[in-house]
Amino acid sequence: MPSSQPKIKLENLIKIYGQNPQRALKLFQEGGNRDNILEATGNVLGVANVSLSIEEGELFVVMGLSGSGKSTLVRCINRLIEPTSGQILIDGEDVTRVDQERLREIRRTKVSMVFQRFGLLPHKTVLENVEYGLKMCGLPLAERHEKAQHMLDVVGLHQWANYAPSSLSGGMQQRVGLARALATEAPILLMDEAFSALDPLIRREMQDELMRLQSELKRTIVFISHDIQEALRIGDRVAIMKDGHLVQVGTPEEIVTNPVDGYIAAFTQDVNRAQVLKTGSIVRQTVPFILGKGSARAALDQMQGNALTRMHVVDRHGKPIGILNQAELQNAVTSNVQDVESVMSTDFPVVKASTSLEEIFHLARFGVPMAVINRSGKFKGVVEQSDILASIGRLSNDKADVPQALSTAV
Ligand SMILES: Nc1ncnc2c1ncn2[C@@H]1O[C@H](COP(=O)(O)OP(=O)(O)OP(=O)(O)O)[C@@H](O)[C@H]1O
Repeated sequence: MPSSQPKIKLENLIKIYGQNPQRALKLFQEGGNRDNILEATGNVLGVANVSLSIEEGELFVVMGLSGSGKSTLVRCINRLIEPTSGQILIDGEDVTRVDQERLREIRRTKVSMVFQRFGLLPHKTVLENVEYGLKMCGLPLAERHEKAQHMLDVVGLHQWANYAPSSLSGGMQQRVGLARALATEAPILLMDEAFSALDPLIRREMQDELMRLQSELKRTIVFISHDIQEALRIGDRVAIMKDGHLVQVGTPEEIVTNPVDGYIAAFTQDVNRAQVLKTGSIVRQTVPFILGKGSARAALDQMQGNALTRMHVVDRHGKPIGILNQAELQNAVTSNVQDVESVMSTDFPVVKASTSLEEIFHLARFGVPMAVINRSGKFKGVVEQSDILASIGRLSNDKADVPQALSTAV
């Protein structure tokens, strides 16, 4: 049953490394930063008062440069690293307060960790490696076998089940590691730079694989990455860290279109906006004409009333089925045509709100407004070529970037 409480909630999480964390903590509470705390105490501020919530089923990416505190933050979730202060709630249970036995149980049944190289056991077969996590969970052999086989099927490696990991390429080994992680029932997966050792092509493949599996299996995944492109590509939401602090948390679109400061803006300036932005974010809401709710005259009145030159027509369920052109409609009405269906064209592109702008770009060449639909296929509004071009231009409020002669047109 879906619950309204977050799957993971961090409250005022602080981690200080070193001999005298309490003194360092006091300095931090008095306004100290990483540099002066290190200078005064020799302690390192790993995570600086981070609060955030991760929802069930989210693929949540923690992103930042080396040393920003990503690994520390994520390892605090299963207490591989003990936090200095703050709360960590998993399904509402504060894991900072549980005893060692309960902690082991949580690690076995709730939170599974995937490391960078996946750590396959070289003397076991591919199948045994995938089974390994299930053995740890105490599953009987036959069941383990079946689950592991299924996961190998899912990642397309079932024919390699009885080989040693060393007979597989690096990318295939990573897929085995992913299968092993996903085969366990653990509802939460912590993935630390899981794909960073891969070459770009395989890396992209693995990202796709992870997103595909996630949409099927609906785990809660916390994924560490130092690569902004990767973070924005795969994350439902992304948290960006700097010097132990959380600078911004948001959807990829929020981060790209609304960076909270210059640091985030600089981070995202080379990002391919067309890939990150979704059609739904630039849709222009317009009122469509509902077929059967009036004559061609009524359609023309609606169009003129809304100052539209084109208007989509939807069926009774709100599904777009046609598009009207004002000049043609005017001619039809003048010639006494009543039937809207005979005037509308059915030749127009339909795109989902969740599709990236990159994927709809080619449709702009038809020169007809695209009908944007929501998940249930209902008309949400329109997107035109000019909307796409305007939105993928660099974020810039600075008119100085624009040559003088063009500035009036911008
Ligand atoms: N065991 C430790 N003892 C002392 N300082 C540590 C320890 N582990 C991490 N740190 C420091 O804490 C800070 C955050 O480190 P952390 O490993 O969490 O960053 P990160 O963003 O994951 O970096 P990377 O991408 O390089 O793994 C760094 O300044 C690091 O030097």
